[in-house]
Amino acid sequence: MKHDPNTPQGSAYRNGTAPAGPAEAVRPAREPVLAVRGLRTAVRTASGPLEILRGVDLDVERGETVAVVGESGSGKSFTALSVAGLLPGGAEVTDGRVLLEGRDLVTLPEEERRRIRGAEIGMVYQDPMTSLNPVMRIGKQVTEGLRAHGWSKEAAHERALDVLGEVGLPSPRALMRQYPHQLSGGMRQRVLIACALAPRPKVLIADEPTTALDVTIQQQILATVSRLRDEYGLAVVWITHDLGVVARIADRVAVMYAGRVAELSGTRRLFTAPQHPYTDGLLRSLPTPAHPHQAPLPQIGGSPILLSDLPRGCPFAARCPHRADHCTTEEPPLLDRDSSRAACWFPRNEWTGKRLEVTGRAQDA
Ligand SMILES: Nc1ncnc2c1ncn2[C@@H]1O[C@H](COP(=O)(O)OP(=O)(O)OP(=O)(O)O)[C@@H](O)[C@H]1O
Repeated sequence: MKHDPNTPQGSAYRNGTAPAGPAEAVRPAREPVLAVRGLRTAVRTASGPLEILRGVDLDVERGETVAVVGESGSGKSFTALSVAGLLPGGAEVTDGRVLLEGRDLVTLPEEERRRIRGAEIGMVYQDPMTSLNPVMRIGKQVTEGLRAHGWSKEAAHERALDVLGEVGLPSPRALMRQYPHQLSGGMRQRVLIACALAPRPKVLIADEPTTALDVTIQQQILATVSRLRDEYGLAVVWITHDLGVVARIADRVAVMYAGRVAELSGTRRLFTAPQHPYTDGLLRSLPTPAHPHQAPLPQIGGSPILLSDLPRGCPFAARCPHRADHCTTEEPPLLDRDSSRAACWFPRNEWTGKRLEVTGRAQDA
């Protein structure tokens, strides 16, 4: 959609209001490894197709981690599954592009798409027990995917030994002969990461992979993935509810709301100067070191949105403390906003400006 200079967003640009946070590039300077453009995915329901993703935009560069956050049902997993080509039955990509080093996976012939996705996009899920086959030895589970992609038995075996070591598992040779139930939860999760990384993919997509693990194990796994990202130049998409995890591993963050990216920003900037009121609400609902037991923590008002009953205009408007009439008539696109992108007609500088008028002092800037 073309940007209208008469919208409130346009006036912010004209006023030349400066960003409050550190300058971070909103987009990778180089060509992204993975570029998702206007991705739309719908599911079949009894009352017709229902759009779950309504135009997702996302880039990930080589050696970069982009965290995807947002409330339950915002479309984080559907984004991952659409990119990886692993959507459940009844769901399909209806529009947009998934560009892997410039090749559009949405329009490639099915066979080619499957080959590229299996070898070049690795995926790790939350629950290692349901993702691993309980009656198959670890070695077979790691080599299976490689064999399916044409690796010889010997080469797959060697690679499995290497990758189990790379993800920090001790005694890979002995481990290859073990079954999942013989391993701890953290080890099983590392095995899954090894399976995903075995074919040396360019992109790793991790959907809440450490949520079920205790904090120490979680931190070890985050450190391992960050090390592998740096060593191999992996492009990592990390889906999580946990803003602590985001702060620890992400270079940039995509905040999703109602099937779209509401804000895309460098991690430091997101935490210091969130542009979208939804992001601001998420951050305000976190305890801070200064007030760890602050009670009650501010909550985002209203109820999460129902995709089957989307209102006109911005989907966050009904819950937004800064909404104006314009917000309930037209949905804002994801617009470049200083060094972030935000789908908001009244991003940060607008509402901090408004508060200045009312209170006479800057509360947030
Ligand atoms: N078959 C279906 N019919 C109707 N709605 C569906 C169907 N499958 C998924 N959805 C809806 O799609 C939305 C997006 O789901 P998704 O799993 O991507 O969310 P999420 O952001 O990953 O949430 P969570 O953090 O809880 O995993 C949810 O609101 C879900 O209810």
